[in-house]
Amino acid sequence: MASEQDVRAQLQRAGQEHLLRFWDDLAPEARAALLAELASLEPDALREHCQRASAACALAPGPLRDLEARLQPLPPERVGSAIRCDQETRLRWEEEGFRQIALNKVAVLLLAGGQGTRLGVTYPKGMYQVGLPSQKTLYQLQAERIRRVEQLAGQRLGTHCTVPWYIMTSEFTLGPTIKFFKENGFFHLDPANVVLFEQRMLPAVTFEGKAILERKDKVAMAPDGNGGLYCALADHQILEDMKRRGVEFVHVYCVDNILVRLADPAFIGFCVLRGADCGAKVVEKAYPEEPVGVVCQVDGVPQVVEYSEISPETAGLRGPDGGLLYNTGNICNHFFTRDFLDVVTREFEPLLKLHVAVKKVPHVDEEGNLVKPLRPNGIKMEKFVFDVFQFAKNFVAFEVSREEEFSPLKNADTASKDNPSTSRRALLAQHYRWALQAGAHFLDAHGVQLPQQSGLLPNGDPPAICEISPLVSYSGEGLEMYLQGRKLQSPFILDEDQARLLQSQEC
Ligand SMILES: CC(=O)N[C@H]1[C@@H](OP(=O)(O)OP(=O)(O)OC[C@H]2O[C@@H](n3ccc(=O)[nH]c3=O)[C@H](O)[C@@H]2O)O[C@H](CO)[C@@H](O)[C@@H]1O
Repeated sequence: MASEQDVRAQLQRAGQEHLLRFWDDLAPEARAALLAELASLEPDALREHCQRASAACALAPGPLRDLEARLQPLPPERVGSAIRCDQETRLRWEEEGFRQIALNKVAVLLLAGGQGTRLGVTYPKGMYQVGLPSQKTLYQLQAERIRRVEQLAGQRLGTHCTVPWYIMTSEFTLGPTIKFFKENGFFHLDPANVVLFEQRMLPAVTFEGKAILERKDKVAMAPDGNGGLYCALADHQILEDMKRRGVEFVHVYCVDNILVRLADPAFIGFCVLRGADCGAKVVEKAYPEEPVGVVCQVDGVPQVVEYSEISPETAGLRGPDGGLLYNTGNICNHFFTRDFLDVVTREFEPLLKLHVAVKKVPHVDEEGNLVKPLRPNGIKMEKFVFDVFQFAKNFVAFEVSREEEFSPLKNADTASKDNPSTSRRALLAQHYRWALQAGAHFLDAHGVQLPQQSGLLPNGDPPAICEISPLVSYSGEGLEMYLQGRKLQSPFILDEDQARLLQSQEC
């Protein structure tokens, strides 16, 4: 292990000697831990990182300058739509997607290294449960959708297939995520097909370019953004693992969308049939300030302009039809070929932009007391997963229905939007719609049949509570055999046992 003298000399060169200022107060184990941490932060890289962070932060924050003149909506030929296409086209995409899944060529990759600060929980967001009747967590819903899509693909093509689940975690989320999966028996997935790996961390830096001490013996570190994916893929030989399994197409998605369709056959099929190397699912933006990135072109090249980097004026521009000009909202669901990921990790990763996030970073003061700042005091640098779109040879976007596919859990219930209640309602409203479409009727608490209408109550709740297990239906398919003509008492949970029971009963 490096000696204190060596590390001190290195830190001096990097202008970061203050990181050892509590050395004399530390016990031997704490000293060893700090030395190990500091030695892993190479001095030249640390100096460069700190200088880069404070320089980037000194530039005016917020909307990127000159952006408006360089921005254009995506050309229509790059966009497919699951909403505006005919039935035959949609079926063709789905068929192709199922075919690739059945051939074991599709994997899903979850970005789960974020800290969930806005939601206000100390554990990984995937472990959150939004209060569904079944009490399922986001991770469980996702695991069950994987099992169901494997089953559907297998049935169609008469194979037994696997959709491996890659999960990118960070120092904050790896331990609790593994523990949670083990405690839950990997939700009946084969653990060999669930691959967890860890993204890198970067030091948080003051506005003056000094790395921050979170404790006397620990540097404040933060995950390097969801674009840390590309380094992490290389660090852990994940693409080699995919190659061994024969995976060619990867659906990358973020953890917090309760409606996410893992390995969505329509999306996969659309991208594959278009010969795309890179794709993004989008929904129509709900309102100009909605915190979603905009998938568009900058200087003629496909990119996402993040909500924090677009001016309110540009976000509010209207097109000839009166709709938002930049209306293609990024829902952090991406398609990549393994070949594209391979080129990105080998060639383009170093070119990815570092974005500045100004945050409240807990730290120790000069006396060594812990301070929880009330105002932002530090800079975290992050890469964004979508910043590789510019390197794609054939980028496509795929528009889907917000109601069916997007309800993100970002905030605590104290916020009015994108919170646990809105997520729960979105899922229950969807399942209520599916049940009605399958021919079910709902009874109220007194056994009186509710009017046959799918409108939601003023608070956004569906008129009856119905939760359908992903193991029974992935996207609303196959429900008639259980629900056609049934009178169901709310609340109603259609899980595998209930499905078997209904199938064995006359209606
Ligand atoms: C950079 C990015 O993709 N932004 C998108 C993200 O914004 P948003 O700002 O909501 O992004 P989040 O911070 O929620 O991160 C998105 C995903 O990346 C993961 N994560 C984040 C940081 C990190 O270091 N490691 C990591 O794995 C999170 O766990 C999460 O699954 O979702 C929105 C839709 O909901 C999109 O409109 C935004 O364009």
